[in-house]
Amino acid sequence: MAHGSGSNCPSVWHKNYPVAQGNRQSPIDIVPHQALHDPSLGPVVLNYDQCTSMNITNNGHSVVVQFDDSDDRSVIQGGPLDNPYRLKQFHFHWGEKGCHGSEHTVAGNSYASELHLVHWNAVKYKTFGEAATAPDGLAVLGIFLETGDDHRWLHVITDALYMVKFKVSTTVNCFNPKCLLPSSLHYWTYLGSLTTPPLHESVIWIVLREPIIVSEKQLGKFRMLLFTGEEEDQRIRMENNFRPPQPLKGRKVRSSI
Ligand SMILES: COc1ccc(C[C@H]2SC(=O)NC2=O)c(OC)c1
Ligand SMILES: [Zn+2]
Repeated sequence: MAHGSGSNCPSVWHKNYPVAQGNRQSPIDIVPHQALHDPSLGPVVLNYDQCTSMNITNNGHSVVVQFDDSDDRSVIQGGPLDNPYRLKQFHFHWGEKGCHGSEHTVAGNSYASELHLVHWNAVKYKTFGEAATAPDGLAVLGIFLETGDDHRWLHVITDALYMVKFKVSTTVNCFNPKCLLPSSLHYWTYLGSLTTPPLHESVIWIVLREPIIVSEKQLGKFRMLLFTGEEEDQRIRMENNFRPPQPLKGRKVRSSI
């Protein structure tokens, strides 16, 4: 859970963002046996072929890699989506040790971290900001990270983290997030929300069942990031930047499996 001072603690968000207690909040606990297998759900298709990554930023909540979303070069489509959604950014959530740190849980079990690839519906909406407030505006692909061997491509990100220890941004060369996908694209999908304020209920969630494996050493590099800026005298390590599971409120989770 995002601990720490005042506003970045999930349990008080509802005071400024009443939607925090809404009917389609994220994350949730995914219970595989209660998920509805829906044969009409086709495969998720990721066309990340063009490399359009621009910068990596410590935004004080997470570390975010942002993409040029001025055209449909990098899109996700298929699965529960009615049209292609444009890749805007990806970021991570993690804990302070062991296997806590993911936002979604599976049958009550959490993973060490969770990667979110954020896409927006540029067919129906003119801007990301507009899409972020629409019920079908965003599609976030969630990928669990489990500790084990080194992930050979995650190095490109973790080796750059020292440059964004404080709340700063730096450019990255072409980084194609396709290399962060597990071998199986089997997924669960449900209607949910942003997991940090403003918590808009605008996300079609697609959570992959298979985690990717990263080393403890690579994860440790996320934990040396700071929530605070260089000018601040307090140095607060960036960890536990995850929201706990929220009530399902009658929603159905469908599975492609
Ligand atoms: C339009 O305002 C926002 C605010 C927050 C986030 C980040 C949230 S949403 C998610 O999946 N994980 C997170 O930490 C955002 O993401 C695109 C967009
Ligand atoms: Zn996220």
